[in-house]
Amino acid sequence: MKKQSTWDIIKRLFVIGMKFRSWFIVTLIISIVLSVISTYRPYLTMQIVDTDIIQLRDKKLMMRHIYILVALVFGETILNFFLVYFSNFISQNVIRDIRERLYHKLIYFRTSFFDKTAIGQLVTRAVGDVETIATVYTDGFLMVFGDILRIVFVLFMMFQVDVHLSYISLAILPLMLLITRFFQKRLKKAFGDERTWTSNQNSFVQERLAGMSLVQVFNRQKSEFKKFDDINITLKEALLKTVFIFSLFFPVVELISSLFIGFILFYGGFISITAGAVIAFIQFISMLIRPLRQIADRFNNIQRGIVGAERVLGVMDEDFAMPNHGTIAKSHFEGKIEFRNVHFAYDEKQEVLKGISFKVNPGETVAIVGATGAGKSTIISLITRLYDINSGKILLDDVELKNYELYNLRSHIGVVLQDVFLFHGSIFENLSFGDESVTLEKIKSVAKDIEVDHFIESLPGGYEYVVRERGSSISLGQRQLLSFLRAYLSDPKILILDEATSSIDQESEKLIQRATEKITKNRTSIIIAHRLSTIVNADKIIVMEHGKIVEEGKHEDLLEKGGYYSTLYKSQLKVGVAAN
Ligand SMILES: Nc1ncnc2c1ncn2[C@@H]1O[C@H](COP(=O)(O)OP(=O)(O)OP(=O)(O)O)[C@@H](O)[C@H]1O
Repeated sequence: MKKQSTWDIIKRLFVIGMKFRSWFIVTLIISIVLSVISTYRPYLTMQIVDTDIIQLRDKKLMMRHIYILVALVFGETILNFFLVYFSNFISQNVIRDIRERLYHKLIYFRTSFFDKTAIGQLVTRAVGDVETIATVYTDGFLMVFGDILRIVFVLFMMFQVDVHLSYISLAILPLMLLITRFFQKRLKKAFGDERTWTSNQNSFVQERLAGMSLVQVFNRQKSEFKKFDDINITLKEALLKTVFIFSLFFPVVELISSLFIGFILFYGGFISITAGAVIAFIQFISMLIRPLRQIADRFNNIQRGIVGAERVLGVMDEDFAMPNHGTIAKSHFEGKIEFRNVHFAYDEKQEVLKGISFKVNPGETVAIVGATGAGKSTIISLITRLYDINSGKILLDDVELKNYELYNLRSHIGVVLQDVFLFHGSIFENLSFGDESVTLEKIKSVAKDIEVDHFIESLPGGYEYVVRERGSSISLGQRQLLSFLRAYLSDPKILILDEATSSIDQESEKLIQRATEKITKNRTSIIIAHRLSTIVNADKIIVMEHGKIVEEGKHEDLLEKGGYYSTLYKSQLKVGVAAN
């Protein structure tokens, strides 16, 4: 991630905020009017005391001025409401915009990014960090501008009242700036640590909650709790560090302001000024100190927002999207697939596919078998271009994959992944998966086609049955059947089935087998098979070992050959017989 300076981040946030410039201008005008009103008030008070009461003893004039004063106070209250509301309105709109951009960016990131990044960390970025950016707008630009404006106006009015005292008051400005700067630097680091550990904790909790059954079955509650507690303690320490700096900052500022007011009053006593001027000056001093302290306080909040923004903008700056330079977009594919000496590695350390070559003719069903970790699922990820190959060629209808427009290419490929993922939502929502052209009627008829209608209708609510997160409320076999249906619905020209490794009950197994036969008909199909019984009829079987193809042929031929496949088949047969 490229390091950005605080100033760069502020500039970028300002540019993003400019999308709502008309609201900015309205809020700015309110802020200016407020500054004028609030600084005029002490001046008017001085006039009431010195002129109306002491000098002229004019009650009528005094009452008129008091009415104006009351009107000003009410006006200030109303304007303050709008100032806070509008600046929050802007900030909420801006962060909605940032959230949208971030999520949009993320959903186009390539799979390898998610391999390397902890999901909890991304959740912290997308939710927590974005939230803190809001403070840059609520406490930020407009408020700081308002505060500065108020300081300028207060100083101006002070000089109208008493030049001597005004000069003395000026000394508070550099002092406050120095203190703010001192704390600001320390706070930036503390906020950074705080966010890092929050994100670590989110990742940890997210992962453990997802894998809770594993933790419980292995009785690892104690050790997992210990790990959690370690992170928790570090997070607490990071948080306390920020609290410490804050707790020190406020009393120091308070102390300086009180000493200053005391000094100003003491000094004021030695030079002759009117009673009204003293009253006005006391108000001016607190009016000067409040925005100064608020600026310091706001800077702290802005600092937090900037740390959040640095992380969010960092992710947004990454260009992790899969390159999509292909221009060929087809409405129909023949479905011929060819791998030519394909080499691929997820990372530099280990080559997973070591020169794979094979062909699948249109309409054929090809099965890939082999030991676990041989590289079978990787082949699927390459056909769907979740990853790009290191060398060699993958051709679809004799054209290299990368020459096709990526999303057009994927729209012709249906995939049933090994680890079936269902989202929290109804069965209907999971099956249509955002495709508005998929109606309930269509789903029902397709489900009937591959004989999964009975199982869905037997669920409480049928197609409206709500699947819990990750599909945990329905069985593995049922999840696979739904996944079959999901792939079949899009009527893809190429179908890829990655069989789940875990065994399922015989009833589901039969259903899956029948469904497989139906959905592979008339389309190019690649089946990554773990149960060899499902692929005896395949047009071709590719046998893989350690990232290489070691055998290739029909079931009978491979059995006759008596090589790796026949050993694998016979051993599975034995297990099957034993199980029965
Ligand atoms: N996202 C990934 N990042 C890094 N390495 C990976 C990733 N996915 C798989 N691998 C590695 O690549 C190799 C091949 O994995 P692959 O999933 O293709 O095997 P497989 O033959 O499908 O295995 P199985 O039958 O268990 O599903 C394995 O060594 C695995 O550890």
